[in-house]
Amino acid sequence: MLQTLRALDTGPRGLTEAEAGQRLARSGPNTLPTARPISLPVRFWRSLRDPFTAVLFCLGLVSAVVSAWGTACVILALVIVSCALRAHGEHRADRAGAGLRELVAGTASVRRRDSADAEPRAREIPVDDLVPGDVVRLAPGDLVPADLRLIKAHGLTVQQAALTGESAPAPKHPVDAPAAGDTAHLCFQGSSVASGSGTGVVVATGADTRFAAVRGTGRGRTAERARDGTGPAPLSAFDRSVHGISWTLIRFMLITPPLVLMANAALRGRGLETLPFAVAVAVGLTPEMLPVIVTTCLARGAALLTRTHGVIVRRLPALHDLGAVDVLCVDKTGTLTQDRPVVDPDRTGPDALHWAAVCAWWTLQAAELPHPDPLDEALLDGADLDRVETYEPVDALPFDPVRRLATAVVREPGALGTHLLVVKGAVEEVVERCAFDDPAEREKLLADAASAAGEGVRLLAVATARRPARTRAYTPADERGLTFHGFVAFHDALADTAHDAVRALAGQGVTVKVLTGDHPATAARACRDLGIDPGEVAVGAHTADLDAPALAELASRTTVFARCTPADKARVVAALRLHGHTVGFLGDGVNDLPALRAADVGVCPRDGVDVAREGADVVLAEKDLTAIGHAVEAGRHSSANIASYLRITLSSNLGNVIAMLAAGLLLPFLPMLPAQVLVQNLCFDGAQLALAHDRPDPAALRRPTVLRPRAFLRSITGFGALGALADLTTFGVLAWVLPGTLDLGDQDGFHAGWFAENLLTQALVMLLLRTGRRTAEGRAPTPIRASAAALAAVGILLPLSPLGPLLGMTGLPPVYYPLLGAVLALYAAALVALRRRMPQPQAGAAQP
Ligand SMILES: Nc1ncnc2c1ncn2[C@@H]1O[C@H](COP(=O)(O)OP(=O)(O)OP(=O)(O)O)[C@@H](O)[C@H]1O
Ligand SMILES: [Mg+2]
Repeated sequence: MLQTLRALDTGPRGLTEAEAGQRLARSGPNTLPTARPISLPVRFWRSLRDPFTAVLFCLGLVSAVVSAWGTACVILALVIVSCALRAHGEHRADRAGAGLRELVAGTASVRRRDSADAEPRAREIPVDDLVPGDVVRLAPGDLVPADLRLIKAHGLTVQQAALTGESAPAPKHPVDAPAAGDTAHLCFQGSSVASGSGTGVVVATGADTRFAAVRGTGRGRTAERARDGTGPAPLSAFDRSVHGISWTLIRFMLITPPLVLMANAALRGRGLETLPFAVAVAVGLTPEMLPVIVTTCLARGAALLTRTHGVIVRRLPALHDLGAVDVLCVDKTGTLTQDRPVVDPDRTGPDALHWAAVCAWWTLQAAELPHPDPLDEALLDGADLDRVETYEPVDALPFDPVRRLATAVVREPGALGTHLLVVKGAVEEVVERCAFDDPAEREKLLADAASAAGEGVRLLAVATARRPARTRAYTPADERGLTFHGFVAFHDALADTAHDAVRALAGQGVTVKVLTGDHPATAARACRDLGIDPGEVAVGAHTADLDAPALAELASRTTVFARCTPADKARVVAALRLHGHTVGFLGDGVNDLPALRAADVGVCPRDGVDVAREGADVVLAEKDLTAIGHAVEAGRHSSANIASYLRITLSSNLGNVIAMLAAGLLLPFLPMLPAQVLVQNLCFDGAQLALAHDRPDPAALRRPTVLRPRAFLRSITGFGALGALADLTTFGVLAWVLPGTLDLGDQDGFHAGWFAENLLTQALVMLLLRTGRRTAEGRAPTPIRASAAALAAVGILLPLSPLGPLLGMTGLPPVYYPLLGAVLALYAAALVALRRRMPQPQAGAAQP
């Protein structure tokens, strides 16, 4: 150990500020290289990996191979525009997010001296400023800020799943001469403190840490995701549906060109010259703006949430998941309650209070914890500290949420040969370790505790034991044969906004469940006070014995799980997901970390511990629980707009493609030239960007957003068929106003007529198929109306403009326009009628 300290040119008293400054200049800031912002070109490059973009790219290549340069260029332009828009959107969202992340970033607690002979002081510094040689203190809930070698530890366990993949916290303690490969004396950056405390010296920072090293490899990437909380977690309900729909489409896109080629070859005797057309038709089917719309909707929603409700979305897709959440699990303390407990003197014996305070104070001193937790703070506030301080510290086993116990070992004044163990913790745990003359006593105490807990107080039990003094360290095995001293009761008021928040969530179709470490009766009482019917309370330990389906069943009918360990909470969340629910978890403590990670969306209040905030997808920056309801609504808002976009695009594209294939076989020439197909596609895409600004129907915001691919595909097939019918009717009209069409007549006129009709129907579809709410005057929001109008104008005017001939179009006989108007009116009426009959696919009830 001394060697390590010497090699780092430091000591247990820490560095001086001046030394730290020099080292920082030499070693650089303690940030991971990959934590730096991603540049715009890199983002652009990454967005090329989207499956739609990849397929478009391939189609572009095929066009280039057969020298259809025009087609290839337009496809390339589509790809570039789509990727650039997306990269730009993500970049902006990220920059906005970076500022917010700073706001909730953690600090490290270091021991430094102002000068060489000054006393060391504990200071909180930004994690970036740590240097090798710094002496750092760790407390429960801290993120390990750099690679450390332990000098001291008390009951320290560290969650290092991000590095090793093992999910159980690993015990850590100083080792003088570690064996090769032994890591029990090392704490690595990227892990977090699950219980206990420790002091360590920084051995590596920034890019030199082990975490940075494994991030380069495959395992590292998993580690990075695990740390981000984006985990190897499966996709959320909404993303899964969008992916399902995307892949169905991609399959269609891939089979379309060969089908078109074969049909044209068989029926019209055309060869490879139809390839560019076939490719254009496939491109016409793609919703290539999907990634852009998704990014824009999410980024807009997130920015608005931050501005209006102080909700920070740390991982953009989590906003969708929030919209789909139908079960929200919450922990109790600090979430539903204020976590400002005060000792209730009527239900607390003076003896019990004294011993509980002795335990709290001397655990704090012996384990060098930087600050007490709220329960300990309340004990110290309520007790006579002068009396408490007369003892001397020997050892401590700090509170551990799995054991639910804390033990201080002290020496009583004057009692040289004996040590006194002072144990406090959850009633069941303490009582179980006490010795009673009459076994019935134990049952009676448990019953007393249950009835007190039923009044809504939180309870601790306190016990002591005298042991002969010894030098060997104390372990949990020593907490046996204790003498019971009584209970300490605490009041912890409900959070001001908890009631409103719970009611709002119920109105939104979100079921609230409580997963707590507290006593079943305390938990049930808190629920009742909040207007939630607790029903039959389940106990956490019970969950470990059930197989997955049984647990899933229990979890969906139970509202309160009490006495949960961190692992129990995660297990319940996982079981609910298995049962088909989309699960959010709201928690603020170290004991909530596994559940925050297991949930579809982890939410943490701003004053949660560092590691909970870091593991959460969404952080509530203000002390207002109703913000969750608003966040859920924002998620649904953005999901509804995306669903709206998909429905409009796909219905319209499908109709066009069917009509084009049919017309292609009836006509002796191509119904649209490849360039025309692509230009109309580009115009439609541009117009649809406005859909990100839509305001969805209130009905879509009342239930969790679930996009059911089957129902969805069925509805777009219906709308698509109707669109194809309109196109083919226009075909008939054109055949009538332009005689000779069916045998190589006025091709340019035909193209112009169809081009106009296509854009006009698309404008109609945009207005009529959006799910959105109308404004007070009964109209769509302005951006949508404006883009639909622009689209219609382009459709009518482009063929008449100088660009028309360049794209192979000419003017049309005036009689065409009124006829087209009539077709469009019929089409609009049919669309509205069909829409009334179709169920709303994305605003359905929660999944079974
Ligand atoms: N500092 C402490 N010392 C001793 N026992 C404690 C301490 N803090 C909590 N306990 C006991 O352990 C139990 C579980 O605590 P834990 O922190 O895991 O959950 P909680 O904070 O009560 O509930 P929640 O999970 O809803 O936040 C508590 O009910 C209490 O009985
Ligand atoms: Mg808690």
